Amino acid sequence: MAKQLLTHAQIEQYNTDGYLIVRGFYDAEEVSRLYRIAIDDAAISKHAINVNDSTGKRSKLSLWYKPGDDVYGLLTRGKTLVRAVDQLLERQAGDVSHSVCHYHSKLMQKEPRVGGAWEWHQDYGYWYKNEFLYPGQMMSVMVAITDANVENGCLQVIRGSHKIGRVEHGFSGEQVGASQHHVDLALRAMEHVFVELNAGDALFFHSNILHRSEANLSDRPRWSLISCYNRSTNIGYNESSSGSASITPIDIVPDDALLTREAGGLAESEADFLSKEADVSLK
Ligand SMILES: O=C(O)CCC(=O)C(=O)O
Ligand SMILES: [Fe+2]
Repeated sequence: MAKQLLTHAQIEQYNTDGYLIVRGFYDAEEVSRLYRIAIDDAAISKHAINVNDSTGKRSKLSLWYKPGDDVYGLLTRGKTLVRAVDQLLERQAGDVSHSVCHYHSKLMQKEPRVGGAWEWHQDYGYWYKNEFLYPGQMMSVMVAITDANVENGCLQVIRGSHKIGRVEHGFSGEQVGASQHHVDLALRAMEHVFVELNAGDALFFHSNILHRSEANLSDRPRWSLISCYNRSTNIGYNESSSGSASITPIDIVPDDALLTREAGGLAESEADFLSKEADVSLK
C-alpha cells in the first residue's frame, strides 16, 4: 500500500506528546530486505561501537553520516518519510524551500541477553553540544527492524516531556544522561510510556523528548534503524563530523526505491562512520 502523508490529527498528536507512532509504515517485504542485508553487512559490524551501560552490558550501534544508495540510505531518503518529517519539524520564518536534511543514521543492535540499556536522555542533550540552536528543527525516526517490546528493551518515553525544554546532561558511566532530578520531576508530572513497536512501524520523536531503554534480557534481538533529521536553517556551529550534509537538503528518492533498486549494505568506501574516539557526546 502506498505510504500516506500525516493527517492533521497525527501532527497535533506529535506536537502534544513529542512522539508519534505510525504503524506499518514499512511492509513485511521492505523490513525483511532491510534485516537480511543488515545482519550480513560487514561494514556495519566492522564499525560497530560498543557503549557500556551502568551495569556493564554492551549497547552496540553503528553510526554514519552520509545517506547513500544502500538500503538504509534509500529508506532514509524515501519521499514520504522525508515529507512526513517536513510536516513535523518546525520551520523558520521565510523558509519555503525543501529544507529537510539528514544529520546521521544509526543501526541499533540490541543483541539477546547482551544488549545494554540506554539512560534517560534527550537527543538534543547531545546536539546542544554540537551547537545546533533550534531543537524544534531536529528529530529522530526509529524504524523497527524486529519487533520491540518490554521483554527485549523497547524505547520508553515520558509523554509530553519535549515541552520542558532541554535539561542538563552529564556523564553516567560511558553514556550521557539527563539530570536525574529533572527526570524524577518529569516522571512525577507526566506519563511514562513503553513504546512497543512491530517490525515496520515508525516512531517519530522530538529532539527534546526524554527517552531511555532497558537492556535486552530476552532471547530475541531488538534491531532498529534511527535516522536523525535537521533543517537546513539550523546550523551546528560545533559540528564537523557531518560536513555540510546536516544543512544540505536531502536528495529524495521514490518510496519504491527501497524494493526496486539494486542495493546492498553500507559500502565500505562511501560511508563515513563515527568512531568512538571522535564523538563529543560519547566521550
Ligand atoms: O535504541 C535505543 O534504545 C535508544 C537509543 C537512543 O536513544 C540514541 O541512540 O539516542
Ligand atoms: Fe536517543
